[in-house]
Amino acid sequence: MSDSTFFVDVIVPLPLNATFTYHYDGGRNIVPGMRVVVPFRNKPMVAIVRNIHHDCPTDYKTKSIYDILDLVPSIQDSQLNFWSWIANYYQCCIGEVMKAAVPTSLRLDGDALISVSEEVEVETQNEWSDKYREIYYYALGDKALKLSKLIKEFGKKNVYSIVSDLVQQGVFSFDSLLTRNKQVVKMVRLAKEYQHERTLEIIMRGFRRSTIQLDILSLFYDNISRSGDSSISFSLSEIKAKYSYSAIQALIKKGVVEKYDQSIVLDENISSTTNNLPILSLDQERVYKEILSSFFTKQVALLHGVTASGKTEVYIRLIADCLKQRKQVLYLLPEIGLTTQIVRRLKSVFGNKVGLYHSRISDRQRMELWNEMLQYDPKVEDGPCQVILGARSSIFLPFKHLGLIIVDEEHETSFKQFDPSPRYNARDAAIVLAHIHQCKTLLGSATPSIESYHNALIGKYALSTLDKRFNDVALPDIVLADISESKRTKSMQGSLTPELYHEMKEALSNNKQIILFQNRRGYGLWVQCRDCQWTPKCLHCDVSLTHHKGDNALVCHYCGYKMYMPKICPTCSGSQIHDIGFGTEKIESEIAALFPQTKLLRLDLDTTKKKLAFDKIVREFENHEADILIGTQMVTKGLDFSNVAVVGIMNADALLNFPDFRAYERSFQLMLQVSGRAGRAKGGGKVVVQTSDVKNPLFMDVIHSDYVGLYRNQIRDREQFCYPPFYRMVSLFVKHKFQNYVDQFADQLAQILRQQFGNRVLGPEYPLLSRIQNQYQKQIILKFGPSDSVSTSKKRIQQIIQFLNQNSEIKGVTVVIDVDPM
Ligand SMILES: Nc1ncnc2c1ncn2[C@@H]1O[C@H](COP(=O)(O)OP(=O)(O)OP(=O)(O)O)[C@@H](O)[C@H]1O
Ligand SMILES: [Zn+2]
Repeated sequence: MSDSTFFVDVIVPLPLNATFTYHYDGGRNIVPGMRVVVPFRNKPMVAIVRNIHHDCPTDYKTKSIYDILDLVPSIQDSQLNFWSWIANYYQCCIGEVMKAAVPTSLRLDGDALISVSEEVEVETQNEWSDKYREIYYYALGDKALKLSKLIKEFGKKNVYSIVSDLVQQGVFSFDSLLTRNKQVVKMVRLAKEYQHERTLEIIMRGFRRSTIQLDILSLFYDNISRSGDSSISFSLSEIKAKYSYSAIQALIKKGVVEKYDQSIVLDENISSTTNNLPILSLDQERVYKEILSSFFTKQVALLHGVTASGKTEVYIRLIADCLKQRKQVLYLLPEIGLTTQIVRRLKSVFGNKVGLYHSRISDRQRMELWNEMLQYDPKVEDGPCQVILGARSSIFLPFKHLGLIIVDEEHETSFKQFDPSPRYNARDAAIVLAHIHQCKTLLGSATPSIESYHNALIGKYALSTLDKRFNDVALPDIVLADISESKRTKSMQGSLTPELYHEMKEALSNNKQIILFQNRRGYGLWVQCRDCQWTPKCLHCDVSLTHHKGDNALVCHYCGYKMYMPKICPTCSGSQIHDIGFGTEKIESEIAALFPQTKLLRLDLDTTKKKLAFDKIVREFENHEADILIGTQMVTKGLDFSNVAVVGIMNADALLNFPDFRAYERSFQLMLQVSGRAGRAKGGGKVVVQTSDVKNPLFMDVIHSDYVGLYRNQIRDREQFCYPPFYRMVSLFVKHKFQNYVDQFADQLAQILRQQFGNRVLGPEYPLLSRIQNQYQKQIILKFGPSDSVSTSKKRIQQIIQFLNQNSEIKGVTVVIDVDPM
């Protein structure tokens, strides 16, 4: 090796707890954050440079880097530091963080499906080298192509840089056809100068012999004469399928027809920039000023504002301030669904300065935003990199001049990623990210998490409160309806108590809208044979299957296992298999029967599987195209409908009976959030909470919308029973497909942990679900108090797991670590 040899430590996107060292003497410039191709376990793969040095490893012989893909780093230093923090805090591998953080189009994942997303004109192809052309044509001919196959075919040397280049140009993409086609549709229309019957007639005469081309033109002609719309367009794929690709291609070449992209992403069609900042109410103005001045002394502020108090307007004001200083803002939301309405509100003020980032936009769009952010210089230009609105993964974007992070609905548990690793909480990680960028974090909620509120009360965070709705609109009137009593007096209408039924009738007669909340989707909760009580269960998980009547199927909500709804009971041959309990689907059919004149919409996982379905349902309900919206948790958060007068919580008991120390907190949050959808614009909202447990003290806090009351009760329990925020938790899941392996291993693990940590160790116990997807699992929980060093303890836990994995006679057991479990 010569003097010009460098050693390069890289991160590979695998669950491995180390960086790996390679050498390089190719003379090109390498800096941390660049993507390089390295041989790893005899396969080439894209890795990220972490470190460059001259220390030759002594214990093994390094291999050489194959290729460098970047001229400038794709990952910034600040991001690498952030990755390290996540890996360390959440006890995962930095490679897992890399995998979660970087879009596939940049990682060039060898196992991801790659496809040609844009056919390239011959002229452009002529400028390519032979290798480019070969790879391109190979990809055109293979519908299920993986990068790894291209490597086998073309050798590892150049493939990566060529594919990387083609991906950057948009020729190749890693999006499934499904997602891509849903984003933009290739359309064809007549070129401007031919958009006229007369002109078209003339040119059609010149087409006598090429009949297919003539057929296509006739299609336009007929449509124009029928509809009079000369700018009529058709989707390219439709034309290709009906006629021929070469014919339409020829017409495009002749300039008669033109091709264009039509975006069907609703968000992009939003008319942009009005630049009118909201005029804040006095209360909002006060809070805005409080927050600004608190940022002089505090890193984090919590805005506790009741539902419809106009927290969003306060955020908008703070965002505007940041933009004035040419700084970026990250606006985090717990769920993609919520971005629908917020993005419209943000775009109406900030126009195309707003960028969207979440798992439902295509990988290519993610890469494009990433690249744009890397090159972005906020000092000189405007662009979609200034306000990023996104779900939790947007904390991984390459921010350059971050000025503020807003975490809206900060109490939401969906900020926490559970599977796969990294099991991070985006709210908590955001605070660290802000620290790295030396900027501030604003948390907002109508029902803050106990942890955040506690931090505010002890002075760690600043606290600002909006205790009235905007415009002095009254908070909704929340009443309880006793299901047991109504059942006893036989006055239930299906699953509606007379109270709820009455309120609904009245609302409908006043032309108002209604939201019904049920926390389970599907038809019934499960089915049972009347004769022998047989209940079908999932083959792979320890749960009963849920009936989905629309599909005539029984479905496992944990692994997706599906079977037909049997007509006859397989154990006793009885024919009376019936539904127990009710899910959203059953409520929908009941309500349709009770209120036959009304139009219903259902919002749950089943109705929103398609990409834009959520937006569509929300829009339809906003436009009052339906009177009643029935849904799961999806209807509870953040949505802003002005005409909703009544909210019904179908069964509050199902929420309360959850065996978790956060059950009360969550039930309260959920009930108050869903209640908050009622009477937002004019007041007079009514919320009916149906329960069989009217005496439950939690309902007193709910009825009075008394967050502080709830907090006081909860914080006492938390302290007494050693839960967060006083204690920190680490949860371990021991998993294997044999139950006795899990039992034995978990016992051994708990025993060693107890030697080390004593009574901080709880369990092992079977969690609520003892088997998921053929894996049995047992849980061990560790609790660390104020005087414990959590970071050393976490390291110790890792060592113990490693030790046991190596020394136990039981092999093949997985132990999943979840830090700060939710
Ligand atoms: N200063 C203002 N000027 C005009 N309209 C406002 C103002 N403040 C709030 N509103 C309107 O009041 C409604 C409720 O505000 P917003 O959605 O921001 O409340 P929120 O506090 O975020 O509620 P939630 O916690 O329920 O999401 C919105 O339709 C918003 O446009
Ligand atoms: Zn299952």
